[in-house]
Amino acid sequence: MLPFSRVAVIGLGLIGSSIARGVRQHMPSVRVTGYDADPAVRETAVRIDLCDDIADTAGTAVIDADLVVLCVPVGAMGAVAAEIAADLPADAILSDVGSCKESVIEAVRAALPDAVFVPAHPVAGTENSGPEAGFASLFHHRWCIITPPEGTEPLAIERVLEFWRRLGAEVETMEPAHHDRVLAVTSHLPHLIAYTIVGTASDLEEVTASEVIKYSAGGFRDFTRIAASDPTMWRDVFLANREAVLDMLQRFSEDLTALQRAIRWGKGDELFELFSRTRAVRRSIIDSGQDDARPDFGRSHD
Ligand SMILES: NC(=O)c1ccc[n+]([C@@H]2O[C@H](COP(=O)([O-])OP(=O)(O)OC[C@H]3O[C@@H](n4cnc5c(N)ncnc54)[C@H](O)[C@@H]3O)[C@@H](O)[C@H]2O)c1
Ligand SMILES: O=C(O)C(=O)C[C@]1(C(=O)O)C=C[C@@H](O)C=C1
Repeated sequence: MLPFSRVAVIGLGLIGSSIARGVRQHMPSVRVTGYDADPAVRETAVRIDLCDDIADTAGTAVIDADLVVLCVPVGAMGAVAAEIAADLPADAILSDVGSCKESVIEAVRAALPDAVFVPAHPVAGTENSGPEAGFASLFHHRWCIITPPEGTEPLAIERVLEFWRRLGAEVETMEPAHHDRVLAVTSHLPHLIAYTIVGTASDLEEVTASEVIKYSAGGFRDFTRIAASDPTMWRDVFLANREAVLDMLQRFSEDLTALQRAIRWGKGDELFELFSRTRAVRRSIIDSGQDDARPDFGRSHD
């Protein structure tokens, strides 16, 4: 049996539009209503026939939904929760897709203390944003982490887990604080490093901008993909997951200083030992089947 029959998606960017497409592909009898604060996004959503209905307000989008998924930047979750407060049906399940969980839970709880809230985070994405960037297979074989606050009804959790399984994801539950620490090192810190290195290269006086573009064939090019990710989304993530990110950044800086010393003092064996360990990490990721969902890695879109 399908876990839901009327889904409202608030925020129709990369993730919201991928959910809408995924529902249409994998649960075609489910009605999808969408809403986005940006009128141009709503227009695009109508033009590309993303949902069964595009509402003019967040309230009308949720009025008869049995699942509402908030797909807006994490800094906007609290405001959107407040916007739907008067119209959210009492028996609807509320969820979200935010990249960090503790701050989102706090903001949503403050606006909707009585809602059945099952927070979720699909660990899948690309550097692109907007309604046309999404694709139905984005979540296939990728993790979706559910972080239900203590006391959440088990049936509500199970329905959200089943929703994500049907979108093709592997599911896992985790404590919100633990989620935020894990993602700080696996996702947030890598983005911070990419933003830094691309910024540093483009600031170097002795290397011209055209040289940076011309010779960005290997490592640097991979960093530029990550550093092209949405500025609003990532500003919000770093501000919302501040403590965990600062903690991981401290550890990273210490390790970087150790590497700096190894290079300065010609300690080749230390470099070799680290690079061998990191190569093994890459190989275990490939072996675990968590390969890349992005289109340029050869996986088909819809
Ligand atoms: N991009 C990724 O790789 C990725 C992966 C997993 C989770 N996430 C999370 O998903 C959420 C959405 O990210 P995205 O990549 O889809 O971003 P996006 O920029 O593609 O889309 C966000 C959409 O939300 C809309 N929006 C902003 N404020 C709003 C409001 N108050 N009311 C209604 N609509 C509003 C914007 O107009 C935009 O269309 C974020 O919380 C992000 O942390 C992103
Ligand atoms: O592949 C990418 O482009 C991503 O950045 C996806 C990515 C990640 O860091 O893994 C980004 C943010 C999310 O919250 C989840 C997934």
